[in-house]
Amino acid sequence: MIDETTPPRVDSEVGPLRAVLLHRPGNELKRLTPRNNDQLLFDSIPWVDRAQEEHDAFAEVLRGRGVEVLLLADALRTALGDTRAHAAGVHAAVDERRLGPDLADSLRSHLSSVSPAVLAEVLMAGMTFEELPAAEGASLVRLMNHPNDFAVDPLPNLLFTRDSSAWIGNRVAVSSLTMPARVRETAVLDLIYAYHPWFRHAARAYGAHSAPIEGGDVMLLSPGVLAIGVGERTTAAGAESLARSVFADGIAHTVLAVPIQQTRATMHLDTVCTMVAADAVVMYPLSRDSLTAFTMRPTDDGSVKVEGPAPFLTAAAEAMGIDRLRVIDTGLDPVTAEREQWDDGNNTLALAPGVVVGYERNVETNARLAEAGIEVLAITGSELGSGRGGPRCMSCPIRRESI
Ligand SMILES: NC(=O)NCCC[C@H](N)C(=O)O
Repeated sequence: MIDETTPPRVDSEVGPLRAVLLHRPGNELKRLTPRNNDQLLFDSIPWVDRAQEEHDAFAEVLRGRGVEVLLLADALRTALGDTRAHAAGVHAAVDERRLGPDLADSLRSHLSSVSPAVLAEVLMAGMTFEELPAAEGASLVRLMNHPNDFAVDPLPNLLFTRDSSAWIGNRVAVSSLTMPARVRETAVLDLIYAYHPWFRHAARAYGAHSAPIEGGDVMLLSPGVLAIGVGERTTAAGAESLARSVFADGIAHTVLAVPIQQTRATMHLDTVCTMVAADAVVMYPLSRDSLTAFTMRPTDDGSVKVEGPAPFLTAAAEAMGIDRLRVIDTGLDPVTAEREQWDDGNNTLALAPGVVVGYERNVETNARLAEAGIEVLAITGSELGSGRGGPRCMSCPIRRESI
């Protein structure tokens, strides 16, 4: 049971984790084929049953450490129990530009009559033309599409709950996602945060989503200090908009914008760096030597002052008010480091200062963390990792204790 009486709040990356939003992979992963996996942002075709087992084990590790786990599908079904949410869910599922007016009308009227559970499944796993309700007459769109084409796209990347929303203090930022395969995730998270009873009173950061930001790029270095990766997913405009929003709400005093390489291997800041203690990160050595940061602070007249760039580690330590940020390197040698960075060795989820969850396959990185006194709770991720995301990507902290 989730304790819904304690309001959400997250001030850091490493404060003891108390509640988290996860998504147990479901039928949306069964939509992946060799023809669509690139477009749907998976590097191979996962074995779905095994991915679910791996995910269940991940959730159990968290529960075993006192973390309440809210599953996205449960939260969505609960939210869709509200008639306004149900109507908004139907609107989010039906894309008239794709279906044309006839098919869009008939799908709208069909979905309006289905249960919250069925609508939730359509929103997550999508629908093929073959699965559309039988309609009288022949729609041109139905005739001209292959039965296995998607009438409603599946959302296999819902698994990566980190990216679609992020809590900053007592506010939630629902992301504006960049890649076409993930854009509709915003509507799903919007429904959950607007209509699930736990979140109904939660204030929003960032407001109506405009310039792209993704939660994998947002890092709460310490209370009031954010780092935002700017690269393949989050744009400079997104970082500036989020900075303005958190300054205006008084939930941060410094935001670092950190340019990262625009490649798939480094799609988010948390693919090269995550925090493992209040003053320590695990970091890809190539990034350690090259990452820089622009520092943004609010001015008295309500605008934003930008300084830099400066080396990331220096700018971060200064903003956090500490002497230095300790760095634990990924891997052992450059080739191992590159392999383990690709396999999300940097993408750890902190359960408390000095306690992280990591993929077991990243043997060298985990050994280095252990040498540095960090406890690594190792999980299997052979199938989960096929979407290119690790424990941090697969979790959206909702409540952490202060450090
Ligand atoms: N924070 C993260 O790095 N998330 C991983 C997202 C993986 C997903 N397949 C994507 O390409 O968006």
